[in-house]
Amino acid sequence: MHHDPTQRRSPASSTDGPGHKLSMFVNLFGFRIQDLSQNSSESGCWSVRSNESMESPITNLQSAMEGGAQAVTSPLNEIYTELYITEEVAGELKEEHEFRQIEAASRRTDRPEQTIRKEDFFKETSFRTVLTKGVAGIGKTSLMQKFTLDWAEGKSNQEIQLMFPFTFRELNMLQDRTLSLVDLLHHFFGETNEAGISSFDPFRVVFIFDGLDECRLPLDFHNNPVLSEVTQSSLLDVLLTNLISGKLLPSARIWITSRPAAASQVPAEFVDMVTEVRGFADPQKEEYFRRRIRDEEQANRIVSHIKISRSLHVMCHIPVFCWITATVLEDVLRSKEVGELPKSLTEMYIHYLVVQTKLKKRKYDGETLADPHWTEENRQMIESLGKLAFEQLQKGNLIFYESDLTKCGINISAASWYSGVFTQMFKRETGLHHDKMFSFVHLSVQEFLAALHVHQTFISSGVNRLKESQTSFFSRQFSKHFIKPNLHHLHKCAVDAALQSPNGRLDLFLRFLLGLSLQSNQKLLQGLLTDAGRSSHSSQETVVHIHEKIEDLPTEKSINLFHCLNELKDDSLEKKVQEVLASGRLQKEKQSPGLFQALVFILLSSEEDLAVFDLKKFSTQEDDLLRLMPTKARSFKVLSSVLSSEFCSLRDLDLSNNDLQQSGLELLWSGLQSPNCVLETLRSVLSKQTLLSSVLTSPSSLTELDLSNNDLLDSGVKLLSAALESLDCRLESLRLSGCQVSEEGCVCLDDALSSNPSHLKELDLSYNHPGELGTELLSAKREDPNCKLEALRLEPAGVQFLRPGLKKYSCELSFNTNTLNRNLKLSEDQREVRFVEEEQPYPDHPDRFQKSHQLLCGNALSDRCYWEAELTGGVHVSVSYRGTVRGGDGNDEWFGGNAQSWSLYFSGGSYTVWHDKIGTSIPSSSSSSSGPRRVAVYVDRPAGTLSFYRVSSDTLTHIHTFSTTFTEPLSAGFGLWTWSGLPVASSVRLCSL
Ligand SMILES: Nc1ncnc2c1ncn2[C@@H]1O[C@H](COP(=O)(O)OP(=O)(O)OP(=O)(O)O)[C@@H](O)[C@H]1O
Repeated sequence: MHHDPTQRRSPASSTDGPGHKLSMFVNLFGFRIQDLSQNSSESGCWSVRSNESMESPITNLQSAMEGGAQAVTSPLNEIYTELYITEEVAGELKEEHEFRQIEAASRRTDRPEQTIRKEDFFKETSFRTVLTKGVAGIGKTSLMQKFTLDWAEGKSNQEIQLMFPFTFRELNMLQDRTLSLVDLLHHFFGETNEAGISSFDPFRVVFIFDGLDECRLPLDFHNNPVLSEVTQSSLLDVLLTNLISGKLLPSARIWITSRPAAASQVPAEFVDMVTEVRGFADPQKEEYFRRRIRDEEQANRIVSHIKISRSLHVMCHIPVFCWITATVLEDVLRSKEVGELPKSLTEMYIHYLVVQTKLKKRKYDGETLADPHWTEENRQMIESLGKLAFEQLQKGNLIFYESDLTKCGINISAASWYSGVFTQMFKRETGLHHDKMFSFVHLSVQEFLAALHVHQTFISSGVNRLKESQTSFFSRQFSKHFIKPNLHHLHKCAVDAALQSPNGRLDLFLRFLLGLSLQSNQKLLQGLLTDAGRSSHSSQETVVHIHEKIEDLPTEKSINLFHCLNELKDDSLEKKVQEVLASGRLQKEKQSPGLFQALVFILLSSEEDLAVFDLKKFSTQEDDLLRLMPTKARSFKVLSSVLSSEFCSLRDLDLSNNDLQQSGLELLWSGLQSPNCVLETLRSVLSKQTLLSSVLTSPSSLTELDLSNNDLLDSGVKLLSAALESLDCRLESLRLSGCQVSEEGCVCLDDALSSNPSHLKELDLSYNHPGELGTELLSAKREDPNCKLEALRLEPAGVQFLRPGLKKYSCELSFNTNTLNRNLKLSEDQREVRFVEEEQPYPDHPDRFQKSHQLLCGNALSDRCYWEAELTGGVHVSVSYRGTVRGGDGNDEWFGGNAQSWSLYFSGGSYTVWHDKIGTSIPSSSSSSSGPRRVAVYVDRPAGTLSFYRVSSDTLTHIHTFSTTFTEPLSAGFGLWTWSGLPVASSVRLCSL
């Protein structure tokens, strides 16, 4: 937002705190100018413009025009909230829509993101030109002002001696003028003239050019003639291109700000550093509201409201949107009958419009708040502004000059009047030559009014402004008089147009347009939106159209459609995702890309619903994850983006059954290292500990790490211990259960705890072999009052746990002959059981399975148990409570057919998992064959997991994991089936490990 240099401060701000600061400024200013006139290059000094018609911009700097509106000013130092700024490699300037960029930016994580403080923009002395990009209203101008103010107040960058802030908006006015750099500076910064400065080389100078997107000069870097003398006159365009490219005054530093789409106007070769203002991160959003809203109770209410409303929370990255939200919510909370607070974007903007109209009535019409807001005059004003907004939006114009307005049928005096009364929506500014420039206070306000115009035109006349050229006069008249226009046609057309727009220019417009069709929203605009009854509309058709579109789109593009569904208050897709997440049966839904899009969206924007994402439940390997993410990006890239997204509040991630490959790990770690990552707990399988130790020693939010069942060995523990020693490591809980740690590893951990005793509270080393020394050392640490360690698990322990993989949990199973069904027969060595047609003469026993061809194993399973078996034919491999259902008609007795058992059924190469009569088939990548198949079972009773694997040449391929709570002792069991189609008799052989 670029401010009017002629703006006068409001009386309030010159009498209170800021007024005092002003006089300090003037004194300081006088003193420094004196220094400057003595040509002391030693002293810090600045130059500011003192054109007669203008107040010192430093004065302006002290008061921030909130929302870019002239009527509302606040002391900049009080209101300014730190912005999140990133630094990127120069040359990465892209053309993309602004709002889409802010969302996409948060998902860009190929390399760790570098943040930069505003104070450090000019620290790197070899960088001459810095380009700062950022979407509309993200805070570029505020940043530039705060930077200048901090410098002027002596707080930072004191090595800079002269700072010349310009806006392209005002430079536009001089585009036909021929002048030298000295003329330009004397013109804008009269003090330099008074001080007689006509050479700038001796000084450390920074030129700031704010708002490149508003530049109407051609900036023809490649064809403009070379200009190297500061006193040489030329057209302003030539002067600027030479100054920026370093041919003129090469010693000067240049800072340019721009919206992203316009940033490429400066060729990459002339830019040394690109920074991007990304707006407020989550803590700053809250800070902003607390700074702005003094009443603590009101601030609390607003902050918690924002946190639970997804769209609002996401949009509050943009400071100007925070300002709109604060304005609206303060007003709503102030009114006597506080109903529901606005939750969607459309609701917020409707309220904003209403607040502004009420303000106008109070100020100009002297009417009370209880009066109806929509007089004929107001209606007409909004109508003309809407028309202007839409027509200029179509052309991509955000700033309008007199001629632009005339073309849209608004005469200049009306426009000036509008900007005078709707001061916080429509702005008029005067350049040096008294040329008038207009803009909406924010692009989103323009988009909202444009949507209002398109909606209203369609309702009242049946004209679809998005398709105007195709609508004949006859059909217009016809629809006007005879047909009730169906809003769905307009919406369909808008959805398609928004999707076709290459830079997402119509994204927000579409959100507003759809939102305006809701009855509840129209009610808020009663009196402005006339004749709503003429439309026939059910948003259902639009919802269906959007669902269809989501199915075919990449994530980037579908995100806006999810926001649209939010505006339409349709949560069907989201509910479905939540259901699937709750059931843990994502596999079944593999066919619908839309569902996965929704999942990604929810991950990205979830505030409360999804603090724990148990990926373990859903997928087995990277391949499955790839299917999960329809963007074709590698799945962990997406996961990494999710973790580093400012929108993601994921705190607990369980990847323990995912076979992370090296690349997946690297991406995941880069996500973990992002400053946005709030992940606290990670359970993971990993093979590359070095990466992990770098995560632990760099500041990250991780406080709990569960690496259980990784073959870390003592060497891995050594690396981890080195990381733990670092005081930057804030880990409180470390689980290394079953990691093949022996005495040596324990000694390293003991050393780490001696160096950094104040963080780790919980250490789980069960299922390892600490030996006597390890046990002694670590137990002593728990007793040590200087060490924070409270919980230490060393049991079970033993040398058998040093076996690699899950085999360390091997248990020797034996068949329980009392349970053996009479159609089953054991081999002589009692290690194999097979189905036989002929009933065997086993004695009666209450534990014997009568109907089902099943048997249980004798021993109760210990807490962690692993076994392997070779299966032939059709076999259920099961884990069940020992008192599992027996007898009856046999319908519930089979393993997986009741709530007390869980099983994997294998037959001819395919698998189905069963529990309580619900079966889920698991596609198998290997070809079907009638030969024996070796499977492994691992059960962790306390953790409530039961996993099945396929074993081939000693490698395990995960098939499925049940996650549940086991409440009783467990037994292994097998069920052997037979039917005519089965080529071989079913059998099971217990494997020795
Ligand atoms: N750091 C900040 N702290 C507090 N408020 C801010 C901050 N940055 C921006 N704002 C608010 O947002 C409004 C818009 O910000 P600003 O004018 O700096 O954005 P901009 O990026 O220059 O936008 P544009 O590209 O539209 O010119 C400000 O008027 C102010 O109300």
